[in-house]
Amino acid sequence: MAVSTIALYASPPSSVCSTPHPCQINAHGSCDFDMGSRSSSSSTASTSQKPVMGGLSCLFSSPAPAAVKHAPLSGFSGGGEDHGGGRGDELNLKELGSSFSYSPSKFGGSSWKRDHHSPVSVFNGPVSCSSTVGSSSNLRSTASSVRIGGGSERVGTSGLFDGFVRNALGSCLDYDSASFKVADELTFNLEDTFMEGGFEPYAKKLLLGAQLRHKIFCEEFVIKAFCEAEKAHRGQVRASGDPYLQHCLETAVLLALIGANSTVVAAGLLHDTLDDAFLTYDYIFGTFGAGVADLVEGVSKLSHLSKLARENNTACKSVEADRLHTMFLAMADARAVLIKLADRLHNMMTLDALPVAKQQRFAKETLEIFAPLANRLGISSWKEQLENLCFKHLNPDQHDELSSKLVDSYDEARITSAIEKLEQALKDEGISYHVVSGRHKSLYSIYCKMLKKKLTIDDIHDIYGLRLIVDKEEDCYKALTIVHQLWSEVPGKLKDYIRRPKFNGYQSLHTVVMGEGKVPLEVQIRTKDMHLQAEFGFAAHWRYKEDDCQHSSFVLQMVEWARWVVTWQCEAMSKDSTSVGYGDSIKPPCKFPSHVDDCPYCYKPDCGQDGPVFVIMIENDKMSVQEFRANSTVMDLMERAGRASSRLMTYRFPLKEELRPRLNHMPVSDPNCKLKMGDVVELTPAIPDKSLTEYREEIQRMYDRGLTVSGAGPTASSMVGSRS
Ligand SMILES: Nc1nc2c(ncn2[C@@H]2O[C@H](COP(=O)(O)OP(=O)(O)OP(=O)(O)O)[C@@H](O)[C@H]2O)c(=O)[nH]1
Ligand SMILES: Nc1ncnc2c1ncn2[C@@H]1O[C@H](COP(=O)(O)OP(=O)(O)OP(=O)(O)O)[C@@H](O)[C@H]1O
Repeated sequence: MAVSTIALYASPPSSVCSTPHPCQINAHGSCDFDMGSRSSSSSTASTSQKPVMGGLSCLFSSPAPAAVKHAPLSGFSGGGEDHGGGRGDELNLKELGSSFSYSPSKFGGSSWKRDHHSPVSVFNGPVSCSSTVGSSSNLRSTASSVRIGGGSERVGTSGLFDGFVRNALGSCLDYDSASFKVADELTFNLEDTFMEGGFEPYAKKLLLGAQLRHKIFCEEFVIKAFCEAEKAHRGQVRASGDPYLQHCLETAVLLALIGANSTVVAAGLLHDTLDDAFLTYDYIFGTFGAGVADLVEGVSKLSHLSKLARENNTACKSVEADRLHTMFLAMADARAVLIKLADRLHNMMTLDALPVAKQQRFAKETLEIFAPLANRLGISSWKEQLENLCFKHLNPDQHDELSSKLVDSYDEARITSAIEKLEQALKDEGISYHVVSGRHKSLYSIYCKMLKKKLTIDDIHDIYGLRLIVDKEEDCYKALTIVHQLWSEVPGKLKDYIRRPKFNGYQSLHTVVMGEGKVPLEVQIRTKDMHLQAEFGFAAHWRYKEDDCQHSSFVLQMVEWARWVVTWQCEAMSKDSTSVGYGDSIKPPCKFPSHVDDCPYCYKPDCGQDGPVFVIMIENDKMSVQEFRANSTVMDLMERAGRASSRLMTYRFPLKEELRPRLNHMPVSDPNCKLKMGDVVELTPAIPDKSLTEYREEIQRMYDRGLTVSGAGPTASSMVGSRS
């Protein structure tokens, strides 16, 4: 099956509701409506307003998907007290504004409606929607609709990536159409729930708005999570005055739109309830099951580490930032990272309500930590949106200047029509292909390229880009001829990385042609084997974007695995992945979420258990990210701290005995306990610092005196005597 993709949606994807509703979906896929009561401090039940549920079923254009494996729902009605809003974590941004009328930059990932697309494109560019050949107006999500592997096909030299794709896409499908229900068909009565819960009308409106944007919000399990979040955050408002619940919902919507399943979406709704609403892990566990509880806990830990790093400006040091990226991915289920990214993306979208200094702090941390994480996970659309938003806050002048230069030249129709033209020509010539994708370079990516290569905007030739994936190497060259027949070639821009691969093994044909309106168009042509190398292998795009800096095999393996987890959890949710024909029989190679020791798909099977451990060390209120060998202990950390201390030099006796280590906020009873990825170790002096210093000075004096006494005999005695 041949497929074309473009980084925009020409029509709403099938799972996104398309019918107008009391709340209007705005041009950006978010929801504009009068919030009604914004005084979210009131918890009075509003029963006068009936929820607008009738007819929701007609809002979904797609047939129902197949079976949802829900976590247990027992205990739903318990707990969920009306907690106040005393949140401590800055990340929760009580002060943030509403995203409902958010109008992101026109450029880059956030600029066009891209609902429910795949975040990890095995065969696409970053974000895409697509059409089957010959009907490209009928756009649909397709990244995985290319037949991969198929048993006999082996990929690259090892077949490793073939296996990855097959296993990743064919597994973990717990989004199933048969059990999908629209809200008015729910087995529990939503109206009763709203009444019993004493919901504010705004909560109902929020839910309805989400249901219009994605059908997953009509699932019972997700609605229950919404209700729980509503109860937990009732009365909490953000700086803008918007209800805090809105942030939770928007985070969940972002996750739903990239195809996350109901467990992840529910955890997205509840992601702040541990820290900010005083729900307990046990309560979430009992109500929603371990899947959701573990994710919420994972997000909470990531939030704490992120806050620590932000307060200490840790990420400005590139080595420590790199360790943080690795730590975040290694310590938590990759899906928790996904939720944290969605949380941060929504916070960045609504940053305007914060004071400028805070905006900058968040933007800086986002650029240093979260955008690279999105890059590593292959979620290009989020990465682009995060980067563009950071760019806007950190370099507003450059941002405005560049966007004003580009505002007229951005034209999505140009990419669509170039794809159609190329597809038609390939068909006419009988060249089979897998996918044609297109993308518009993001504003921040253009800016970075200009800076890095000292170019002007006119020197950037890949603002518009097409990528063609074919089956065989010889077809790459045939397709290149066709491209050059369709559009005139820009001299000197042809690169044959197939015959002369890059040092990292990257293979592809690149050419630049003058497209429609005499605008340069970069075209990349490669086989699917080459493409898999370019996405997941040594030449992976995330590494290319990190300037191919040297990573340990541990990091490579870990990123690789995290990418596949995300692929399973999101891409496989899209209906197209089932149309690929991978049956339920294909299971992931290992137990989720990590490789087993002998997993044949492990990036480097021998490095799995021996990878380094990254630990946060807090000493004298300063945080650092330390790297230790596998199996290191708290004592190793204390010894390192002692060695690094200048006080040790002064006082000549080991400091470590004076340090009281706390591991993840608990006193350490056994210093030989092993360190784990993401552990936080605080080293505090046994007695307050000031008295400790005095105490040390006193000891030092005694020590010095003692030495003199013992070494000097009577003279010394008389000296001591004469002093007294
Ligand atoms: N995944 C991956 N993609 C690469 C790699 N090298 C190049 N690319 C892709 O190829 C595009 C252009 O690469 P080149 O043709 O070598 O261009 P260049 O000489 O670096 O600079 P420009 O022509 O200005 O883009 C990049 O924008 C990437 O999309 C790589 O190592 N891995
Ligand atoms: N010609 C193209 N067609 C389709 N997708 C592309 C094309 N070139 C790059 N991409 C994809 O677009 C996404 C964003 O890439 P981005 O524009 O930031 O960098 P790049 O073009 O790959 O690299 P550079 O900025 O160094 O030229 C990546 O997922 C990349 O693989």
